[in-house]
Amino acid sequence: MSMNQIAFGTGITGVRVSMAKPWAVRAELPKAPDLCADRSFLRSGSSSFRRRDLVFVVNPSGANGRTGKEWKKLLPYLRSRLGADCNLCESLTSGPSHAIDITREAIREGADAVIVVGGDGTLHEVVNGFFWAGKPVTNHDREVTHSTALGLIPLGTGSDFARTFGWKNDPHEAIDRIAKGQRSRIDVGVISGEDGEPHYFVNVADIHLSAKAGYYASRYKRFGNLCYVIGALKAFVGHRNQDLKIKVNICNALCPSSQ
Ligand SMILES: Nc1ncnc2c1ncn2[C@@H]1O[C@H](COP(=O)(O)OP(=O)(O)OP(=O)(O)O)[C@@H](O)[C@H]1O
Repeated sequence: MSMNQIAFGTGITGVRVSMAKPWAVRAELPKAPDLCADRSFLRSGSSSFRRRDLVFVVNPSGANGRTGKEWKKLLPYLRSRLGADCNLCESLTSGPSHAIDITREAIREGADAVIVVGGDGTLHEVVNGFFWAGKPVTNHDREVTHSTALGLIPLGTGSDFARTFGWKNDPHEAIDRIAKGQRSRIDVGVISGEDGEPHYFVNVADIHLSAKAGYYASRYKRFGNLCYVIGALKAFVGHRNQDLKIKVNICNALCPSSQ
């Protein structure tokens, strides 16, 4: 395991971006009418006022379907708080891992922020979308100096990361934070399995008992937060402690800039 560090501004990372062309994401469900409208002015770069280009990665099936419903209700507030200064682009995920591809495409095409609308699973996929083949994804146009941030509107079942970060799971507060546009840097952990494939995480990485609890919980999301209690109980049944050998790259963990 090792650590990288990336910027968190309502979210994450330090990747250079610009808007080379109007950005579009293939979505399974129709886009809201005024999301992803004209962003062509971003191409010129000559204006002193530049609208921020925000891409919302929405998991409509999160929290047993509640995410999609809450997101629709949030749209008027989102437009009123951000519509004047930002171009708002919505992309609905069509299934597991889709958020990874959406994120990579958004960064390459120059989004100012990729904002997760969902729970920790979708957040995890978006974080992994900031990387490709062990390196941060970068914008096509290397001359532009602003970076893509990761944002979060927590609307999942557990949404543990938001609470860990000291935030209430209140989507309106999350939109207010995005409107302020403040950024901070957070650490990103990396785990490589036997296949050598890196897996990035920003919240926790579990092994053994708590990993099993999370695995079982995912089967009971229809019960809301109770799924984690059920998952923990199922994981305890028949659980046996095991000795594990863990290799930690201490230098990378302590000195992220050495990556
Ligand atoms: N359209 C979709 N249909 C089914 N599953 C999806 C879809 N889009 C994304 N997913 C998967 O759903 C998983 C869970 O989503 P998410 O984390 O947003 O909600 P949650 O599980 O309710 O919240 P939490 O993880 O905070 O408890 C994601 O890891 C992703 O792989």
